[in-house]
Amino acid sequence: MDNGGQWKRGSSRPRWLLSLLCCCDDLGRSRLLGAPRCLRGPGAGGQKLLQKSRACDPAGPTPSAPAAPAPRLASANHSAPPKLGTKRLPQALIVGVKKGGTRAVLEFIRAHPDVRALGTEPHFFDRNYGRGLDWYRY
Ligand SMILES: Nc1ncnc2c1ncn2[C@@H]1O[C@H](COP(=O)(O)OS(=O)(=O)O)[C@@H](OP(=O)(O)O)[C@H]1O
Repeated sequence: MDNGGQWKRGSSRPRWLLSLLCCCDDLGRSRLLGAPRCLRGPGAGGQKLLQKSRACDPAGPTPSAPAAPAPRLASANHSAPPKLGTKRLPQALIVGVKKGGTRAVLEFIRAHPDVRALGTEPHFFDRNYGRGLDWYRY
């Protein structure tokens, strides 16, 4: 199931990209883009894309003065963080045309610690709808 925090279902390259992620606050809007910050990190996915992002603060956080933790995002239908192993439907979708840059959007948002996202598009609505919502939950 888990591959460094990414879920993979199949390996085919889709014509339409549909990626899933959790990123909404109580108002149904993302707070991920509010405060600019350096997105580079050793474990971050989309390293190539992130390298094109804005330059990091050269000084950066020091071990004696760690950066403030990212704000916890409260979800609209859950008052507490999900238990490990809990499967639920996605709270947000990224929909876009092929070569529209949706992968870049996903990789930037995925860098947030409160976001859990699929590694590949599940194609639920166009190919796997018949599998039902239990299959769609992740
Ligand atoms: N910000 C920005 N500006 C310009 N171009 C950008 C940007 N972000 C992504 N890209 C380019 O978009 C291409 C990937 O788009 P997708 O993620 O939709 O690709 S895919 O359809 O899922 O394969 C891919 O282009 P190619 O390298 O030509 O494939 C990316 O380089």
